[in-house]
Amino acid sequence: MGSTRPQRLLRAVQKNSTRGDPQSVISAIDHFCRHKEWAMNVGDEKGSILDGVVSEVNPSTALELGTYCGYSTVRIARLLPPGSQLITLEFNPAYAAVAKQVIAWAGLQDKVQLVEGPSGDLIPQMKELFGVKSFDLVFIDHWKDRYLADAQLLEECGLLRKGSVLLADNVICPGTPEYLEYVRNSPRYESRYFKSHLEYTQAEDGLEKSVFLG
Ligand SMILES: O=c1[nH]cnc2c(O)c(F)c(-c3ccc(F)cc3)cc12
Ligand SMILES: [Mg+2]
Repeated sequence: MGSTRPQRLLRAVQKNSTRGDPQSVISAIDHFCRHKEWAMNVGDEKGSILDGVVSEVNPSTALELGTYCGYSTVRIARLLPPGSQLITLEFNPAYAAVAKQVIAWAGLQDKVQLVEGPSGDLIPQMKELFGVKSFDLVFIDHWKDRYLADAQLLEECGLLRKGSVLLADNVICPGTPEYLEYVRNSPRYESRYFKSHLEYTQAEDGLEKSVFLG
């Protein structure tokens, strides 16, 4: 049985970064994806925009939809204040298994709850599973066809409060037209586009930051 790309990414992390040093884990993944094998991490350019939003929001409770190998999980968790929590949902068990090890290697396992399963089923359980009142920040980076449904589900479950921030990856490539149309035209959101590039390429992509107005 040959290795998978996530497994090769994990091996590159263990070989080329320092255990307990999140920045070295981020650099090792970016190097692997730029010079060895492209992978669908948010990447360094959009990652810097993500860092800025995380620092600005300074969330006590954050949610990530789509963990993949844990790259953005590490980017977010490394910036969280003590006592705060990041919950990350991943549908694919093979991705979740690798992400768990990447997050542990970075030394951030105490700040992160990784939950395997479909976001549509898990979001309604957030209050009972983790005692979440509402999310200060949600990073949406899973499957483009779930962005709109999951944003509306978060609203319906009372998991957003006045000022909650949604930050969505890939709004241009692969693209999430329905989601964009919703957050840009709904009176319940103040939305702004951060133009950037598809990770590790020169293609256009960007992040959409949408503040829930309550
Ligand atoms: O499915 C995805 N989930 C989350 N993030 C993604 C991403 O950042 C991508 F670039 C891409 C992507 C994949 C292939 C391409 F040719 C372009 C973008 C996909 C995802
Ligand atoms: Mg993405």
